[in-house]
Amino acid sequence: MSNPRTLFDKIWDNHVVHRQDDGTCLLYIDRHLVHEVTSPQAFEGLRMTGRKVRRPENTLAVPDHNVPTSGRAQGIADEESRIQVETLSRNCEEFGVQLFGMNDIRQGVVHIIGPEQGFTLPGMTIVCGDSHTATHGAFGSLAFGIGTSEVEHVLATQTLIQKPAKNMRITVEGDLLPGVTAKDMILHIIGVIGTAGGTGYVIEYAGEAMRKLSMEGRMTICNMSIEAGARAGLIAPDETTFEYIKGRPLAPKAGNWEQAVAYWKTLPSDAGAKYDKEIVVQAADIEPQVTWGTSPEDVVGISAFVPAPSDGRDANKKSAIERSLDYMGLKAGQRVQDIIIDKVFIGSCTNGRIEDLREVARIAKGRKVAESVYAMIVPGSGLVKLQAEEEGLDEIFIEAGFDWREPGCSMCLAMNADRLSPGERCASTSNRNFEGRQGRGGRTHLLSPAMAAAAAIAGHLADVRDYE
Ligand SMILES: CC(C)[C@H](C(=O)O)[C@@H](O)C(=O)O
Ligand code: SF4
Repeated sequence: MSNPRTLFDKIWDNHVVHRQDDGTCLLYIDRHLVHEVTSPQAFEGLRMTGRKVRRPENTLAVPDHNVPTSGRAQGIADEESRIQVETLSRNCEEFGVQLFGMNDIRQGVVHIIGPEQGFTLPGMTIVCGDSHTATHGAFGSLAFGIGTSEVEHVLATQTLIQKPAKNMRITVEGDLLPGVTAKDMILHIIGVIGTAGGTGYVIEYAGEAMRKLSMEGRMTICNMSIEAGARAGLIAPDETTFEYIKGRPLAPKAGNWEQAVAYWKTLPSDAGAKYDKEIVVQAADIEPQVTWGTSPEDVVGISAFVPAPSDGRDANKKSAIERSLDYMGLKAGQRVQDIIIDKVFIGSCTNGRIEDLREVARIAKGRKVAESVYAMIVPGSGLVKLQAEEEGLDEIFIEAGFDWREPGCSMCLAMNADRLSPGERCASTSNRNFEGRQGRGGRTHLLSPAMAAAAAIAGHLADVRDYE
């Protein structure tokens, strides 16, 4: 009998092309996703050295960060954004890479469209020049973000040089309480292990509460692994995974399907597989979460209070809390639910999927966005938008006073026209609350889609359980 292996070990071993004595490996890459921000110099590098894209059929490109979320017929007003999006189109045409252009119904945030198309499959190695590539780990695929020079390497060779990671398992035991979602789980986990807690590790998420999540929820969890410092996140594939993939445009068909599923079933970690680190969290300890500071680990339950610098575990953290409070315009000891908001952003690769929008609609139905709040909903892709409209969710949103927009990254990072003004405060379903992330001087509170909907209605951070 060979040694019991983890899901990570199995995928890794299956993709090693060459192993150096120090353990560094050349890995075969099954899928490469490309967006407009990190690809221009990579294509330029190929052009300058006269190389081609090695496997264009395994490469898929989409503009997402710089696209406008309204008035697309008029093109892109901002020149820098327009040039990036046009450059991607030109590069894809020249190198024979499939592109879902800005006006294609399949366009959307890169990490939403991969799974949606069945491009993301279990057991694969998947890369993209983007840190939230971790999202795809929800399918039991090894997915990580890479830099632009690595994008060029993968385009040219379909391989990547990587050092092996350590294995961490985070188990969430028991059932979630009412009103608690995947977003609350991952925010809570980051609060427990910290933004450096996953450094050097690939995190495999396990336990009853994880197994019960839909694929959408699992993607939300894996998406934010990077915010815990991890190289990637993983969840073992199971019936929920197969059910989600079946019938998608690029999924294995007919005879190949049974063969693929049979292989995917061999992937989950073997009994007795060794992890370098184990963390166990009780689902019952998690209440709806919200961040108060400028790091995703600055998170508390919605019934809590804003911490004081003296709550910091060491001098560094104490001064970080002080700086955060200052930037965020908050007072130590203030009730989190008393924090008044100006804007709400619902969308991003963390929470821009159909299930997220259904959650928002469930809370928003028959209610109104507070008069003092501007609330926008940006679906993760054109197909998510279409499905939401087929389900009549758009009518609920518009009726409630939400702005219903076109798909893209939008105010997750404010590379397009959607942004906060200095001092504005936003309840956001995205994944980063760094200073200036949603616009210079803007203040971000991360939370779940249902919590964002509740905040939009209340005009301040609110407990979704009061709105169920
Ligand atoms: C622009 C891109 C390189 C960046 C990333 O790598 O994550 C962005 O998607 C983000 O979320 O900050
Ligand atoms: S939605 Fe946000 S986190 Fe996701 S890829 Fe776009 S900018 Fe990055």
